[in-house]
Amino acid sequence: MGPAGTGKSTYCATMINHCQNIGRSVHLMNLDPAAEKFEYSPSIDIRDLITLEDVMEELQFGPNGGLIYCLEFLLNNMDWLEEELGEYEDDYLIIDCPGQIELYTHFPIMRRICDCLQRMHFRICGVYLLESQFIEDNSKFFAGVMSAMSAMISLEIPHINVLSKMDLLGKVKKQELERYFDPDPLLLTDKANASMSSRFHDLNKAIVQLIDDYNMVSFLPLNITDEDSITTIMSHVDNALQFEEDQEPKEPKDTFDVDYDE
Ligand SMILES: Nc1nc2c(ncn2[C@@H]2O[C@H](COP(=O)(O)OP(=O)(O)OP(=O)(O)O)[C@@H](O)[C@H]2O)c(=O)[nH]1
Ligand SMILES: [Mg+2]
Repeated sequence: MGPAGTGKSTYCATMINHCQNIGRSVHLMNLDPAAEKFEYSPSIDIRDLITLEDVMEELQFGPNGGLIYCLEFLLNNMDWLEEELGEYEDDYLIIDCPGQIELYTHFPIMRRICDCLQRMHFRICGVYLLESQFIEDNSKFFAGVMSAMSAMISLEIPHINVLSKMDLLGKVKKQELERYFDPDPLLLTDKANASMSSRFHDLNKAIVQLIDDYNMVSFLPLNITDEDSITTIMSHVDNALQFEEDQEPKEPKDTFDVDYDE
């Protein structure tokens, strides 16, 4: 999850590529009816049910209303999703979601999809991406964290925040950003207060307190060109899903059949 253009589809492709390199079976599920192309083709794809292009053309919706229409259409046809998911009930799925915050806060769309997955006994971990470049500015950081928090609260699933596009930052910026990985709430309040009128100081303090109470201040950096960064994020997700614990020990495969009658 995450705002438009934040790198959600790139995250999915990066993780799938990583899984393929380490021999883990993985499938992509696409929930974005406006998606145009994918590096890996999705095993489950909302566009097989409905596409934004058709809705805009046939019902004269704009792009945002059209997206909501598509996802409401999915909600009214959840048996389609359940049937598609049935084939993958023991698998690791990476779900590419649309970015519009309305889908998490104003309408219970993503919540209902999570409920459906949980009913089918899938374990879910939310991964929320924020672009590292936008976090130079404290007010953008607050806005980003608040949107991540509203997604977390509305979905009620284990949640991880990721700072995307770390490869685009220079060395100095990277060091500067490090303090955002696990920042001191007091420092954040002071920084925000320094750049805003005193009218907002109490509000800044309350927001930082709220963010801190929900344990939302920590971020994992994602540099898609750095294998260690990818592995770290994957192991946090595995931990949230208790993935390793759930793996059945694998039987060694027989290399030939023995015919006992002979
Ligand atoms: N250098 C670099 N570019 C990235 C990274 N992640 C995404 N991009 C670029 O940013 C643009 C948007 O990336 P997407 O992965 O399509 O973002 P998205 O969140 O799926 O976008 P929407 O589905 O449109 O909301 C593309 O041009 C990507 O190539 C990254 O980690 N590093
Ligand atoms: Mg995308």
